[in-house]
This record gives sequence, C-alpha cells and structure tokens, in this order.
Amino acid sequence: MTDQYRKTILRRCNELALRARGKTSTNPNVGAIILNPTTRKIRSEGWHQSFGGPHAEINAIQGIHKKESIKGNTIAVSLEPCNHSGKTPACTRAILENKITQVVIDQVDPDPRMQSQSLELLRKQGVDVSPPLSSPEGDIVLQPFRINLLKKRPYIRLKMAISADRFIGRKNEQVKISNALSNRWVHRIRNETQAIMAGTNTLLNDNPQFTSRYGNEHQPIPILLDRNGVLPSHLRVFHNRTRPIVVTLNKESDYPGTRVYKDPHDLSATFQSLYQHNIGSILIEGGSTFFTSLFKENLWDELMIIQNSTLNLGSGILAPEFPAGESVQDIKLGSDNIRCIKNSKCR
Ligand SMILES: NC(=O)C1=CN([C@@H]2O[C@H](COP(=O)(O)OP(=O)(O)OC[C@H]3O[C@@H](n4cnc5c(N)ncnc54)[C@H](OP(=O)(O)O)[C@@H]3O)[C@@H](O)[C@H]2O)C=CC1
Ligand SMILES: Nc1c(N[C@@H]2O[C@H](COP(=O)(O)O)[C@@H](O)[C@H]2O)[nH]c(=O)[nH]c1=O
Ligand SMILES: [Zn+2]
Repeated sequence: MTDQYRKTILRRCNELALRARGKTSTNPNVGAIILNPTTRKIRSEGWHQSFGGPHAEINAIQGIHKKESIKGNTIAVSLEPCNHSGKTPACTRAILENKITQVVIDQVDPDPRMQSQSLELLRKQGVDVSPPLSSPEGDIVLQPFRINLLKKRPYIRLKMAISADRFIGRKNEQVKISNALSNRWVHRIRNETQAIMAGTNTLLNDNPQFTSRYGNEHQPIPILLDRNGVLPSHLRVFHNRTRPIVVTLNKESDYPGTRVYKDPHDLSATFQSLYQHNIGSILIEGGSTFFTSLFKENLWDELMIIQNSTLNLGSGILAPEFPAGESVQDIKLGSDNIRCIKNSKCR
C-alpha cells in the first residue's frame, strides 16, 4: 500500500468516526474500512455508533455479506484495535478469526491497557501491521477520548455569542445575538455533543430549551447547575424529552432529573462526577460568570466565539475575558464571525 493511499484511507476512517460524534459517551469515535489490497476496492465501512455497541471493526466486518470471505483482506482503522474483552469481545480476535492479513491504523490507543500491545500481538500472529500514521486530523478526532481517559473528566467545549461591543445579553431579557445562519451552525454543534450545560443565571434568565433543532435529531442531555435548589420546575428544560442532570447540594427540590450531589462551585469534583456518570463531552453555553470560573481553573478544551459585527447592545452583561488559545478555524457566516480556538494547556 502506498503512503498516499494509506493516508487517504485513514482520512476516510476518521470521517466515518466523526459520524457518531457526541453519541458514544466516554468511548472513542472510531471508523474502520475493509478493503481488497490487490484491487484497492473498499468492501465495507463501519464506525462505532453507541456506547456498549459493536466497535468500528466489527461493524465493518458485519457489512460484508455472510457468504463472502475477507480472508487476505486489509482492515484500516482510525484507532489501534482493542485487545481486551470489555463490553464487547476483543477486535484483535475478530481480525485473526477472519484471517485478515494486513492492518493499518492511524492512532495508538492511549488506554494504558493498550498502547501498541495489540499491534505487537497481531504481528506475532503473522499479520502485516504498518507503523501508526499518527495524523494531525486523527489526533483531533481522538482528543475527547484522550481527555476522558487521562483527565477523568468530560471533553469541554464552550460556545458564546457576543455583540460587536462585546456584550452577551441583558438581565431579565433573552437577547438574540447571533444571526440565523450561525444559529443553524450552533444546532449542528449541539447535535454532536452528549450534553449541554449552563450557569444558574442563564437558566433563570433565558429559560432555554437546550435542544438540537433545525432537523437535527440527537438530543443532548441538559446539565443544570443549581447549587441551592432555586430553579423552578416550570423551566422548559424540565419538560424536554431528555431527562436533565442537576448538579446541586439541595435535597428538597422536586423537579425531574438525575441528581449529582456535588457543589458546582467545585468544578473539578463536578466534572469528575459527571464523567463517572458516563458523560464524555459537554457543550457549555454560558453565561459570563460560569465561563470566568472555567477560565480561572483552565477547565476547557475548545472555545467558539460568535461575534455579530453589526449588532451593538450599548449596555448589558459583558463578555468574559477570553483566554488566548491556538486558533483552529475562522468561519464567516454573514454578519457573524466565528472564531474557534483550542486550549493547548488544558488541565
Ligand atoms: N450570548 C450568549 O452566548 C449567552 C448569553 N447569556 C446571558 O448571560 C446572562 C447570564 O450570565 P451570568 O449572569 O454571568 O450568569 P451565569 O449563567 O454564568 O450563572 C452564574 C451563576 O451560576 C452559579 N454557579 C454554579 N457553579 C458555578 C461556578 N463553578 N462558577 C460560576 N458560577 C457558578 C452561581 O450561582 P450560585 O452561587 O447560586 O451557585 C452563579 O452566580 C443571561 O442574561 C443570559 O441571557 C447566557 C449564555 C450564553
Ligand atoms: N443568546 C444567544 C445564545 N444563548 C444561549 O442559547 C440558550 C438558548 O437556547 P434555546 O432556548 O435552546 O434556543 C441561552 O440560554 C444561552 O445559553 N446562543 C447563541 O448561539 N446565540 C445567541 O444569540
Ligand atoms: Zn474493539
């Protein structure tokens, strides 16, 4: 297999992996392809679709008709295949049982149980395993899992809309800042996250729905900060299809939702507890006070700032002091400029 072809195939594996972004909880996003090495024909594609569900390799293998063989074929995977039976049997076993003779991977599994061990095992069994590609795009796809595994907390993305004069809203009023185009963009991001979170004042002031709309189907779990149990049960988030998680110290409140009894002001303990509740990724949508705490503790991974260049509010609640980060993407959608940065020093 030429280097260029290997790169192309593994790029496709990473694309497949991202189809289930935000839908695999604390499991990684992984994509796999089975191909005939002689004809270069792609025979099947698969990706890990849900927590506890079959891994990408198994989905790709199952995409082949039962009467056909994959003996002597190649499997390309965005992540090193697993070598342990966890919620599902080991993928290395399926590779060997199906007599696949070549394995190409992008990223090494950062799981301490793995870290190239499967590659060694497969090689010992006579499988041709080329060294991992370790592509930059594969690194980005795997980053949420790396954070989960190494920091024992969810991957944290922040999003905030600001006016040209850097206000985010007004007290006792929900102000629309971003334009119709970026609203659609936001709902796509919501569709790719497991959970959505905001500070107490945002919940009281805006009464948000925190759903993904505009044709998106996946609904994130609302995570609500209500340290002192002040949220009224008529808020819209309590009447969604998706049951919220409430981080609180109050044991009296009677609204629906799973309780995490932690002080939300203790952010490390809160995020670790959410991770133990199997929350792998969170999109946080404000407000200013909550963002300031997150920045102070350096607890964020990605930040998306939508600035409406034509809207001046004149007064209101000011945007927080945003930290510097590594610029990932700049998007222009009509009057709105979206700046995406990532935290290269995250905790
Ligand atoms: N333009 C935009 O993108 C957005 C705009 N907004 C606007 O922002 C306004 C609300 O922002 P803001 O007033 O700053 O309030 P926040 O929404 O940030 O809520 C702050 C409150 O959350 C509680 N809290 C719990 N844990 C923490 C923690 N670890 N760190 C900080 N606070 C915590 C505190 O209340 P307690 O002490 O009771 O625990 C605190 O007073 C609204 O008017 C809303 O419209 C909001 C979101 C996005
Ligand atoms: N005002 C504002 C945002 N505000 C965020 O969106 C929440 C409302 O969500 P929903 O009720 O589901 O539409 C609100 O509470 C706050 O977190 N977001 C943006 O992209 N652009 C905006 O101009
Ligand atoms: Zn596996």
